[in-house]
Amino acid sequence: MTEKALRLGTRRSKLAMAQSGHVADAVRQLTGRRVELVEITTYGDTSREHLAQIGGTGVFVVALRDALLRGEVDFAVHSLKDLPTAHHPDLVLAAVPVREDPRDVLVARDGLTFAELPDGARVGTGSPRRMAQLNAYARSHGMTIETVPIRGNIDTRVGYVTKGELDAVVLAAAGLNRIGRSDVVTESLSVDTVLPAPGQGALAIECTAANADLAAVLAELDDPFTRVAVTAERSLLAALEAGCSAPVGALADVLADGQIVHEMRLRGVVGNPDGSSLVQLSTTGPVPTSHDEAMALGRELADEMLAKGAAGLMGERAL
Ligand SMILES: NCc1[nH]cc(CCC(=O)O)c1CC(=O)O
Repeated sequence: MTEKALRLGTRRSKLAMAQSGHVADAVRQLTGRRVELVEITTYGDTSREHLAQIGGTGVFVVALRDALLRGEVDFAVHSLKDLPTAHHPDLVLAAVPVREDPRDVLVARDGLTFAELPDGARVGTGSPRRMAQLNAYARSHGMTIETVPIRGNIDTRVGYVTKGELDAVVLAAAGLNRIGRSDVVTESLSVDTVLPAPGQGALAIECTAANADLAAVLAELDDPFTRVAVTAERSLLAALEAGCSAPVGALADVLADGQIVHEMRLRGVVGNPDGSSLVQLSTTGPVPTSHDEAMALGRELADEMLAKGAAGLMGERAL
């Protein structure tokens, strides 16, 4: 008996192909079935506008979801941080596999760390979240840097440094690791300095709600701890009514004593891009044992951040 191949919808970028390739391997192992990659071009890949200008939320995701909903592919892999927080009624987040390194990293000329950058250094990032935190760090350490909005795929962004146009760029560790380019990293930025985007480093495996059999199979790839952590982070983002291009960082981790896990800590930050003002708070509580508990943890922290003026720092809402 030969079963039909499962069709995995993927963006065409090197990063997306690497992520989808890993998931395809895992699904082949799990099911013994063939998995074929179906390449789909998204608006986020073709637009030259800055992400903040094209409205952020979902630009990388919409075309993949459309292909799923039209039945052209059976499942799709996204970077979780690109996935809108709103639940889609016809789709299920079938699995969130074990998370990669969630941190942001610096890729600087001459092996420099962030603190070693000279005054006036030009640091490339198109992310208001990264700008806010890098500028805040620079201010509080008596440094002056200039953040320069850039976008493009990972090779393009690293190219700004290797071609000498910028002193440094900031990227997600996970992306570089997945495409095998972690050699260019000159510093892994402490999450105390730059809190990553909600869900950064995690993947989302999505299929249609109608395909319950496939969803049940894909669920084997889910990591329950990563799932509750990113659920809390994304709940914070949603409760702040911010999108993936908003200046919001969030990270959930566990406070453990050896093997004994005591509590989950959720940290959040929101700031204005020039870093003159940041609201940074954290909360700890029992490790959530359900989706609803994880959502509650995120909402709780969002309420505290809003009470401290977070809404005023998010600036103009994206279109
Ligand atoms: N914004 C685009 C994007 N979406 C996911 C990643 C990296 C991988 C990840 O965070 O899971 C990146 C690149 C980056 O921010 O450097």
